[in-house]
Amino acid sequence: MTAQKLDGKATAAAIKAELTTRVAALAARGVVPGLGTLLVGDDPASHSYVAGKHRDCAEVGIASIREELPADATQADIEAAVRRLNDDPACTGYIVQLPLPRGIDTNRVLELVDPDKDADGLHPTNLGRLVLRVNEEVTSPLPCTPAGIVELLERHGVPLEGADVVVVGRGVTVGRSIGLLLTRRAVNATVTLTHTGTADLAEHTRNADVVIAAAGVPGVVTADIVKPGAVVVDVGVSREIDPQTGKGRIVGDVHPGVWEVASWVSPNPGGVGPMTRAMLLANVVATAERHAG
Ligand SMILES: Nc1nc(=O)c2c([nH]1)NC[C@@H]1CN(c3ccc(C(=O)N[C@@H](CCC(=O)O)C(=O)O)cc3)C=[N+]21
Repeated sequence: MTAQKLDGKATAAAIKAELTTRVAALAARGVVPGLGTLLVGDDPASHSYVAGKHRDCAEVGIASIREELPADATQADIEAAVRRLNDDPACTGYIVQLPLPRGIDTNRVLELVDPDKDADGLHPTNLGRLVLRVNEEVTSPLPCTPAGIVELLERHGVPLEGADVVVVGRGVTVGRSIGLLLTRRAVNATVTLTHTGTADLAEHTRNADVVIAAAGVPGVVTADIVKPGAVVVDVGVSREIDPQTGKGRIVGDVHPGVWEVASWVSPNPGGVGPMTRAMLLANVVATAERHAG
């Protein structure tokens, strides 16, 4: 038995098609959503992610606004760029591409972002809104990767009501925030957050209906620690050189052997990554719709 694929690429394409319709409806009312990106330095991976985001925007009819700063930009330079994006009426939502160069106070930069333009859903105000809205619909921007994971599971019919979900990894962008989405009354999953201080990881994962692997440790989730028939989501993005081809490749947190045990697995690439990008667009469109009234 081989697991079925949680197809992030196809699901993201479907979401983008839906967003294209919503963007066209906004355009008919004279509203054009604009996504801004602030990119500092010359990390090739960051450049490639940002380029992907602008390609996505072009696809659905969202305008692009780019701010680029050199690797030696100061805290003040970066904060000035954030203020420009806050003040630019053409920019309805934007992201500060992470990581910022060493020596920059990232939290200070992120707190300067206008919460109503926070396309990443990572501003403390929006994370706080998510904490506070247990029972009602969340109308503020959601963190993109967690929102993308929930959307990926729901669109494949994975039952979450009453499910035992184990999250591996306590990073801010995924591990620490995804439980806030999964434990809302509308979803009703039970969530365990594991991390490097967890005494016995396998004891938790072996009982899980859903494992979300977001540790950034290649292959940490192996077949022997997954319950037969469980659903496994691979969030980790590590890069290594393929010894066969000598080229770089992405390695996830899920060991390939898991496909023989699980019922559903998200491939990596082609799983969570494209969903993250789709949810970024969804945040920008939803914000523009709210502003349009
Ligand atoms: N402010 C901020 N917001 C982010 O959302 C953010 C960030 N900073 N910094 C870096 C991480 C990483 N991230 C990814 C997005 C898409 C793919 C993606 O689409 N990946 C493709 C493969 C792309 C490739 O081959 O390189 C896939 O999984 O199929 C991956 C990773 C967003 N991040």
